Amino acid sequence: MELTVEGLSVARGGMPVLEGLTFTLTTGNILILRGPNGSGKTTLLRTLAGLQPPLAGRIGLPPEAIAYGAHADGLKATLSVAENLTFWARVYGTTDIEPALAQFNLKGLRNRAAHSLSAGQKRRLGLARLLVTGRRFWLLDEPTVSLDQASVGLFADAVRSHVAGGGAALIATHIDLGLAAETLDVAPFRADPDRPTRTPTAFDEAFT
Ligand SMILES: Nc1ncnc2c1ncn2[C@@H]1O[C@H](COP(=O)(O)OP(=O)(O)OP(=O)(O)O)[C@@H](O)[C@H]1O
Repeated sequence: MELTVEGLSVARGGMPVLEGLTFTLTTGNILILRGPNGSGKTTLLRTLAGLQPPLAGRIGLPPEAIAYGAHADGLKATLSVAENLTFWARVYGTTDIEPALAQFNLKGLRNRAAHSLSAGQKRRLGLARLLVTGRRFWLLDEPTVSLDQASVGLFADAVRSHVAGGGAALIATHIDLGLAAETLDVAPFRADPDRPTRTPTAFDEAFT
């Protein structure tokens, strides 16, 4: 299975952000997205995840194959750590949350309400959700924000083992994760900001 992107153009708030992107990500591989602040990495990931339509081009992978890890952790505040994972496991039709708890060192926190976790613990729980999705393609936006060095290591290990098991990962990050990966710098694909699009792409922001 592969994610193929051909001639993709994406917009945010009615303004074109990136144009003419073409790349392929095959299972068993990691692609790191680089680019300065505001260059369009989040906009690209949102588009690939099916949260907004592209301006132009083709995305060759159904959104159902994708697990999207956004900036926000997306936790249910009043549910415990284990209940959060069980909730998402049911949504995605999987059952076993133990590997996800173990991978992100959450076993000792399993009965704690999500709202009572520290920022880094919340982020670990947000990332643990990836493991219960059962989805092959992980699209991750700055996944290591708030993580200490040990937790960054746990995350990198999770990505390595996901990819070794036939998954793939596309990760926007400003730090070196120590992963064997290709890099895609989006900077050369920046669109002309003076050429507004007429496609209404801002309407769906309230729902994502
Ligand atoms: N909600 C929004 N409405 C309108 N424009 C937005 C919105 N969010 C981001 N933008 C603009 O879209 C452009 C691309 O932003 P995007 O978040 O995709 O960049 P990024 O590469 O992910 O940045 P960062 O490294 O800071 O996370 C920027 O010019 C930004 O100001």
